[in-house]
Parts: sequence; C-alpha cells; structure tokens
Amino acid sequence: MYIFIVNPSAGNGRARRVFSKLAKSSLYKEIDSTYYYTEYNGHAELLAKQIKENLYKQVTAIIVIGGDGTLHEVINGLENDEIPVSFIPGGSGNDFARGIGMKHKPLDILRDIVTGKKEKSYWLGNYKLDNNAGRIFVNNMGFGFDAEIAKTANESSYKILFNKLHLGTVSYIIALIQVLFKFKPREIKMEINKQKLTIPECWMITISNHPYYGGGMKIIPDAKIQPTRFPVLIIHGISKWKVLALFMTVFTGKHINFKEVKLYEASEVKIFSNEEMYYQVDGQTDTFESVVIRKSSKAIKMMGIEYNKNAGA
Ligand SMILES: Nc1ncnc2c1ncn2[C@@H]1O[C@H](COP(=O)(O)OP(=O)(O)OP(=O)(O)O)[C@@H](O)[C@H]1O
Repeated sequence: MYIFIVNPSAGNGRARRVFSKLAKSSLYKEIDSTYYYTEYNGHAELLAKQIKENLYKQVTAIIVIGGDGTLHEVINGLENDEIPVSFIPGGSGNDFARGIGMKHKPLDILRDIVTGKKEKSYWLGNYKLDNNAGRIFVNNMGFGFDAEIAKTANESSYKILFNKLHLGTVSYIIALIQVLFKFKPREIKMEINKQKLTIPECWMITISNHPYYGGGMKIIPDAKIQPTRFPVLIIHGISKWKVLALFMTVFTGKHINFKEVKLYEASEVKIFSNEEMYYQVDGQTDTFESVVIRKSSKAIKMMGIEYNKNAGA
C-alpha cells in the first residue's frame, strides 16, 4: 500500500492542488493507497511514526506531497527506517527537489514510483543540539546570519504575499537587509573532523547534503549527494557591505570566490557558541548553544527520484 502524506498548507495550497489533481488520475485509482492531510506543525512526523509502528508490513512507500519542512518531519518520524520514501514537490521553496535535480511532473513521478523505476539512495545528516535527542536533516543546517534571515522571513507578513506571487526569494532578500543592519558577528569555536578551530568574527556556517537552500540559492555549488562527507561553508571577517555583495552572487554560486568564504569537507562537525545563536534546519529555525553534526552513512531508499548529472550520487 502507498501512503500519501499531504501538507495542504505547503506552497500556499500548492501541495493540496497537486494531490487533488493526482487523485483524479486513472493511475491513482488503480493503486492500493491511502492518504493523510497534515493538520498542524509536527503532524507529519507523528503520522510517519504511527505508520512505522502500526502499518510497517503493509507499506510499499510513503509519498510526501509538500515542501521541505514536511519532508523533514516525515524523515524524522521514520528515523532512518527501511520504509521507502518518495517526494512530490508542493512547497514554496522546494530546495530538496532542486538539489537532486527533480524536474518531472507529479503524475510522471507517481508513475516512476509505482513502476519501481528510479530508485535512489540518499544520505541524510544527523544532528544533536545542546542536550536534546538526535535528529535528522534532509537538506542542510545553517548557523548564524543565514538562520536569522530565515527566521525573519518565516515570521514576516510579506512572505505569504511573495510566495503567492511565486517570488519567495524576494522575502529572503528583504529579510537579509533587515538582519544585515543588526547582526553582530562573533567568535565561534568548532571542530571539523576533530580538528579544533576558532573562527573570529563568524557570520555563518552552513552544512549541506546538496547545493541549494533558501528557495534556490546555490549556497554550496559543488555539494554532492554522497555517503561519507558533507561540505562545510564558513563566512567570517567580512564587512556588512561585502556581505551584501556576496549574497548578490549566491544564486550563481560565485560567492565561494570571496576570500572570506572558506570551504571544508567533513563527516563530523561540532560548533560551540558561548551564547544563544540561531540555527536553521531544512528551513525551520530555533536557537542553540552547541551542536554535533554527522553525515549518516546509512542510505534511505527514495523512489521515483532522478538525480541530475551534477548531483554526484
Ligand atoms: N494543516 C496545516 N496548517 C498549517 N501548517 C501546517 C499544516 N500541516 C503542516 N504544517 C506546517 O507547515 C510548515 C511548512 O511546510 P513545508 O515546509 O512543507 O511547506 P513550505 O514552507 O511551503 O515549503 P518549503 O519548505 O519547500 O519552502 C511545516 O512546518 C509544517 O509543520
């Protein structure tokens, strides 16, 4: 049985529309399936947990229709389980779909899922914040400036408007300017593969399983989908005006040529901040003081997924 988990609010209703259209197709009517609409923040995670506990043997795959936040919740509910997952984009940012180069239409994706075509491995990241239980990220984590931008954009009234106009990145740019004037870089202590580093005047640290975040910014252009390492991007010791110039080039990936941008590769990263700092994980934000992040070498099985040639898997 295929189980659809649909976030009707994702993409300002786009996910609901995608599912309604799919549900009318003859292919959908032929398959053994059931569906759940999520009703609140965290519901997709709970549903995935319940499906794993109660319906494990009957599930062929869970098909997520929503945005990156919904996929994040489902993956965390399943906790690296054997149940295959698939994703039909219906969010506003859709960085996961962009990151793996997913371009085909919802009905084509469903056809690929049910015919067992295009099954791929995908490697997640694990993270443990402060003394909380370990969790999983699908796309990326960001600490500092970019996380504050994501928080400001998520809480803004203009985000809904620009998302409706399919101009989601405009809200990010407005939030960037708002945060730029108040943000204070700080010294960060971290460990990259056990090597201790002190980063003076640190603006942000980003760790990613594929190149994209923030609804289409190519933050780590060469990030590959692979099992052992993830790239770590650090921006520090830069003036406010240069940060603005840097972010203007982030859509093309040219920002990595700035001398204030450092790139590392790691399988384990630890970050210590001596005061509360913002982080974002798959677009959702909160604060932390310390974090341990590890690449998950155990792959999850993703169905109906096609990687583009640059994805490197
Ligand atoms: N019925 C609901 N009403 C309101 N919010 C919901 C509902 N169901 C789930 N949510 C929450 O909606 C949030 C946003 O979902 P999601 O990230 O999938 O969509 P998006 O923000 O449009 O897309 P993207 O993350 O790709 O930009 C999630 O945090 C999720 O918990």
